[in-house]
Amino acid sequence: MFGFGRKNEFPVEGRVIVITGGSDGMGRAVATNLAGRGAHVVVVARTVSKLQSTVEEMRRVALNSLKQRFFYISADLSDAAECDRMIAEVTGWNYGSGPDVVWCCAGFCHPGFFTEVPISIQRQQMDNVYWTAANTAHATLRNWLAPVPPSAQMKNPRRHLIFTCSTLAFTPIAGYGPYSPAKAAIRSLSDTLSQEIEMYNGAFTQRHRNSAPAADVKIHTIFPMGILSTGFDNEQKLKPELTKMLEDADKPQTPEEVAQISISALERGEYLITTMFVGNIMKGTSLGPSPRNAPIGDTVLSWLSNLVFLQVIPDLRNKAFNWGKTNGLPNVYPKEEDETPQATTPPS
Ligand SMILES: NC(=O)C1=CN([C@@H]2O[C@H](COP(=O)(O)OP(=O)(O)OC[C@H]3O[C@@H](n4cnc5c(N)ncnc54)[C@H](OP(=O)(O)O)[C@@H]3O)[C@@H](O)[C@H]2O)C=CC1
Ligand SMILES: CCCCCCCCCCCCCCCC(=O)[C@@H](N)CO
Repeated sequence: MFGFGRKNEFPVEGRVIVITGGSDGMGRAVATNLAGRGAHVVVVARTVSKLQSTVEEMRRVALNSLKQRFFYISADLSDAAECDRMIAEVTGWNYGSGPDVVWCCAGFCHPGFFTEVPISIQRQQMDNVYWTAANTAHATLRNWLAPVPPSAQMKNPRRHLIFTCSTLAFTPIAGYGPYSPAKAAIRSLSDTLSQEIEMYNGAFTQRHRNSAPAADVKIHTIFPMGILSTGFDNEQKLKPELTKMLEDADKPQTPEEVAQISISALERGEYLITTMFVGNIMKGTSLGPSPRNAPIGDTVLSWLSNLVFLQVIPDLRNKAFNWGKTNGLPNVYPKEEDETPQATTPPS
């Protein structure tokens, strides 16, 4: 699974794992996969009925149903206070210790051309995509990095904070303006934290001092392509035809596939994780200053990807230009929510 003779960098059996957005799509598939590997799982989202059905499913597939514990918390994670409450509740449920792994999957996409989507919806995208992740990270890291006495400083297993991004953080596609910037912001936060966390990990190596965190922490970010989920069905209804054409190279994966591939990559200890070949090429052209999974492999990947993208970048722009040339302007939607819808031809 993680290569012959190599250590599993992501052991989950008997560990306490929180999954935000764990009631549907990829998050639910991650939750049931980890339940099948013996983890204690807490799923967090807003709608109670979907959370309850996920807990039932986890009980059904659990590796050791007598020992494993499952829990759900209903919370709107775009609210920072709700994230603090969520981490406090998990800590209470886990007999006073914080969780071992927190995996942020919450979020959904509202596609559309930038000028046609009301600004209020674009702010909601930032709230539900970026802030659900940043608030969760903030609450989690404040719990994990608080100094504890030497008796509470664990020798090993590391803790893991995992973000779920999108390959759209690597490559622009017209029609994702309300969404991609929020995912790009998650990538930037992940890169910043992956550096900042080293200070705390350094302090942890001095763990017999009075002030050290309870354990080492590792950051990871997953970059899926399309995922066949409830969220995907909703976004397809809003998606411009041009966008569907530009992302034609994407062959959406099932939530279960994405969960399995992501977990295998975590077991290999990867940092920026893609789930298929085209996603890997998109990552390669955009590696920038992010930490590499493998110095030589990633460098060769970035050289090849940069060559491929010499053709891909103008190709995407040409397709957009030709779309306009053939079809003219898209449907004109009201520019502000409080304006009455405008007809394309105003009455005389
Ligand atoms: N589907 C796709 O094609 C792709 C998706 N992604 C990303 O992967 C992740 C999973 O997507 P997908 O599988 O489509 O998920 P779904 O849309 O199927 O499910 C989203 C989950 O997030 C929860 N959620 C949404 N908003 C909030 C909120 N404010 N607070 C708490 N929970 C919330 C939902 O529950 P509830 O509504 O009850 O709160 C649900 O559990 C997302 O971050 C998405 O952006 C990345 C690439 C492609
Ligand atoms: C050989 C290399 C060629 C590269 C060509 C570039 C093709 C672009 C494909 C865009 C795919 C977008 C997937 C993410 C979707 C997403 O995040 C939303 N569905 C959100 O839910």
